[in-house]
Amino acid sequence: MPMTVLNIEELLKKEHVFKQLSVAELVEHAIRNNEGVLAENGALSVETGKFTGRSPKDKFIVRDQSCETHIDWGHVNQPMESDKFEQLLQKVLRYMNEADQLYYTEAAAGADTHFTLPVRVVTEYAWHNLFAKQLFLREYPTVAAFEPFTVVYAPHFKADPLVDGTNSETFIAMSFEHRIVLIGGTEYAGEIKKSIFSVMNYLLPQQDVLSMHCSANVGHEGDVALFFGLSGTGKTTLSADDSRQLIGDDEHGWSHDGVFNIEGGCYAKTVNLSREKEPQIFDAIRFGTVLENVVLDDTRTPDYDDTSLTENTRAAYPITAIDNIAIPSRAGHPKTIVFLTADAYGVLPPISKLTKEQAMYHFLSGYTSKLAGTERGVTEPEATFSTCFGSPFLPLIPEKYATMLGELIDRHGVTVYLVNTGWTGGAYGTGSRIKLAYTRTMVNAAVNGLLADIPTEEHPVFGLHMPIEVPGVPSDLLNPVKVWADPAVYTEQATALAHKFKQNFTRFVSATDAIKSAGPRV
Ligand SMILES: Nc1ncnc2c1ncn2[C@@H]1O[C@H](COP(=O)(O)OP(=O)(O)O)[C@@H](O)[C@H]1O
Ligand SMILES: C=C(OP(=O)(O)O)C(=O)O
Ligand SMILES: [Mn+2]
Repeated sequence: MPMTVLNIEELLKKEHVFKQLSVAELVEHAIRNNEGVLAENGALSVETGKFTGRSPKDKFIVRDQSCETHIDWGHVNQPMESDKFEQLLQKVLRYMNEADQLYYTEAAAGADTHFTLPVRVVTEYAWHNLFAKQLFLREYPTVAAFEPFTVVYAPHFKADPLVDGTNSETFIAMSFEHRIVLIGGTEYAGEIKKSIFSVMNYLLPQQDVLSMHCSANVGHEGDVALFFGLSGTGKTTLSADDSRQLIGDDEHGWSHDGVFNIEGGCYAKTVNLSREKEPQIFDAIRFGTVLENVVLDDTRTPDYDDTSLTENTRAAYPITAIDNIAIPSRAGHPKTIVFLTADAYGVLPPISKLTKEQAMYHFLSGYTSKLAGTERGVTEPEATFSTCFGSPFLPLIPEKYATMLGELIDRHGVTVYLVNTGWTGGAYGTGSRIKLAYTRTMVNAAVNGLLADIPTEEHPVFGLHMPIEVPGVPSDLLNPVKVWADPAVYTEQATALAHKFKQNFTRFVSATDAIKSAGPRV
């Protein structure tokens, strides 16, 4: 006899589903279920086990008629066939039907009501529900631009790759036809927010809204700044600034009316966090915050320097935990855009101004670097190129987002800077990371228009325009060759990196000649 087919609506009617619990109730449940403990600062502290970061190789988009011809299929957007998805969904729903308890929350993504996606989240863990409550917008729209999406999260359910068409026991599978994101085999909560971001990166461009992996803030005069960058480059850190209202730390839309946050909360890295260097983030960590993989000492005080569980320790809190924020999370058109890169080769200048073509070149390139390892003495970093500074989250071809950004930059006369928040004076291992205080000073100078009239010198290899002075920053720091002990070694390193840029850019065959020649000259 065939097993009865379950659907989400039936599952939600079951008695073991706790619906729409408050933050306090979810914290209580998480503790009662032994999912985590309270830290001294009031945050809920949890560990995520094997996965302490996203698992891009386990991410799939269901290939159905509605999306088949639109998606940029490949390593990032791996197809899953509809029948496999439906089979996996059944298994997960049956598994969840048997669980002791489930949690359900209604939320939303997209702070501009013209472009809001209703989001429903069903989880096995109370703390995953708390995470969703903190990261998404709280108000569930009754009338909305898009049909609701439901995230179904079963961390302990394991897929069978041979039967389910997955790569491993872990999966993040999204279906535009069923409007479902199915997550299993991992406990890392970041998958919840980044999968809905991927969904928005598919939906928003259809409404002529650019979706962007960037943070955003706004100054006293309504001057909006966007900070694009890959993980670890400083989006969250640099957008939290007492002198400017925070709009959001990671995901935004840019419509004909201006920019808006996609989320309602922030997801900050807490490695080496201190009140002295990052006061806004430090103080946002309190009751209601979820701390992921942060080690607590005997008094349950977080030890942010302890990376024994992972380097990727995190805090998830609602944006309202930050003092100076824009309410609602919206503002006008950007005046300044900053591309953040953490260059571990010590090559790129700490700040440079980009021409329109250079902006397009660097947006398509999406360069940053990964450190070879976390052990001491490892000196070989690895160049990473992630197009549009967010390749893992983009269902459409990169040129779609790049073209939209180029048009918006033109239309609104936006000034674009490239900021290296990484190394200087040598590569990782010999040089040192550019001091956060200097980066903040340079970024503030840029967004406040103070660099507009300062003369620049041109970088001999990258052709970038480096300001010769920035008030409050030692001038020698501004031109990297001056910080390196041996200029010849610097030039060698710069040339080697330039070749990596060139090599990577060969994939953008359709870019105009002007954009192609805005890259490094080697
Ligand atoms: N010069 C710098 N600029 C920005 N961040 C820096 C700098 N030096 C060190 N950092 C650290 O790098 C990390 C940047 O991470 P984060 O802001 O969370 O990046 P993202 O949000 O882009 O993933 C933080 O831990 C921050 O303290
Ligand atoms: C949550 C993430 O974002 P970021 O590191 O950019 O803050 C992530 O990439 O998993
Ligand atoms: Mn971030």
